Amino acid sequence: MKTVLIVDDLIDVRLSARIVLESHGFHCLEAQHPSAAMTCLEQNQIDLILLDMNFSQDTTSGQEGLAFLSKLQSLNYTIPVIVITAWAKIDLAVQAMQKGACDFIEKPWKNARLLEAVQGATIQTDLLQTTSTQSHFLAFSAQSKQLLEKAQRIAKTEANILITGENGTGKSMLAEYIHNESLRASLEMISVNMAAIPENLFESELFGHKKGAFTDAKENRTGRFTLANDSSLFLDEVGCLPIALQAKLLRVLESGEYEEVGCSTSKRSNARVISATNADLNKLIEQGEFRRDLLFRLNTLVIELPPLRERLDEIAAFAEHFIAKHMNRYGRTDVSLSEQAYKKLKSYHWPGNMRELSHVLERAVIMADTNVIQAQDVQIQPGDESLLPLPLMTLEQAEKKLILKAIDHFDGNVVRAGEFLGLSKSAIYRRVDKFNIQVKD
Ligand SMILES: Nc1ncnc2c1ncn2[C@@H]1O[C@H](COP(=O)(O)OP(=O)(O)OP(=O)(O)O)[C@@H](O)[C@H]1O
Repeated sequence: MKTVLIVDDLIDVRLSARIVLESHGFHCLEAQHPSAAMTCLEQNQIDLILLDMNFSQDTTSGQEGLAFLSKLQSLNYTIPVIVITAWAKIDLAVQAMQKGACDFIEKPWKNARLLEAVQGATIQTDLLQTTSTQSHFLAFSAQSKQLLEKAQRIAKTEANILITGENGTGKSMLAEYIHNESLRASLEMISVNMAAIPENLFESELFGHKKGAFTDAKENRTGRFTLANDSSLFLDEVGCLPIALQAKLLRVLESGEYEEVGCSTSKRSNARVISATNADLNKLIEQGEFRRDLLFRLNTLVIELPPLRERLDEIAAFAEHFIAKHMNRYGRTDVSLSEQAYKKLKSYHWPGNMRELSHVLERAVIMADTNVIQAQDVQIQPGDESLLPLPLMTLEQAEKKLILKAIDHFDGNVVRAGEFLGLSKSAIYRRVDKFNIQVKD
């Protein structure tokens, strides 16, 4: 059943909308003002918002409604909003649509028009959701296909999963894939990005709070563990969880038990945790910033997403995928990649991984003068390896690695490796001896 949030300051308006919608199978919640609507959104799963544009403070300009739409956008809410107002003016309708409203109805409305708008908007979001889940995690190489099969297999278990990988390698997308392949797929996965939560709000974000628990707790708040009960909880950037709170996370993972802030009775959550990190958690453990016992709870199963520079065999297929996606978005057709542009993509080290590839190709699709993307449309600096992540090592260790790599590259020919490195025959052999490098006769 779809839930509609009706936001209007007049009780009789809310009531009449409610009667029509509930008699056609919708569940309705009401809010008298945008701030109450915000709280309601935080605590409930809302499928559609019916929004009055004018409230008691300012009855004609529609500014309060517009401000609410802006707030929804800034908080990345994608819930469809239908705007209602007695002062329907075309410019206000346009402004509301620009701020993300999907439809507009006049007050007093005809019930048939209200129903048509609400049903239309919910069907539209269902369609969008289906297409977006279909366009999920792609795998082209044998190695990536194997990884995806592994993800599919472990999705069916109840084990906690840790996904590791650099920024932009597709960790969030894989988490969503795992949830959709799991036995919990009929419920929505709840996500929380640990890097985006201010330190003093972590506990309330994860476990919820009671009204009055602290100065800003003006209303009750439902935590993510409650929302994710019987579903999956995606903890993105889990390495950012402050050490002081790690014990509480550990407890809920071990026993399912937790308390809301300001409440002494324990609650239980049966959430399955999928977490992701781009940090080296073992290093954080050594530095005393992450609990080892928590890592053991999170990493029952681990999936490592390799950086794009180690999957260059897939770049052509991913480039095609992203070009098609952006072509669609910008209304272009038949855009392809020139040989030189493709070479440029292949010779780059992609520190931002898939996200960067997608952005670079989005820009190229927009910028290309013809239907063929040329090398100059691909705005990257190939050869700039200065950002390439290198493990910390001594000069001597680096020297040994470079010599090994060169010898391997020249199929064991030590002299040619030496020439390449700018070393004389005797100098390279001295180092081969020093580092005890085994060479073929
Ligand atoms: N296997 C894939 N198939 C299709 N698209 C992908 C794939 N992997 C990544 N992408 C694309 O790359 C973008 C970045 O992916 P995602 O946000 O999942 O990465 P992430 O590792 O979670 O990043 P961060 O560490 O910054 O949170 C996505 O918007 C998606 O378009």
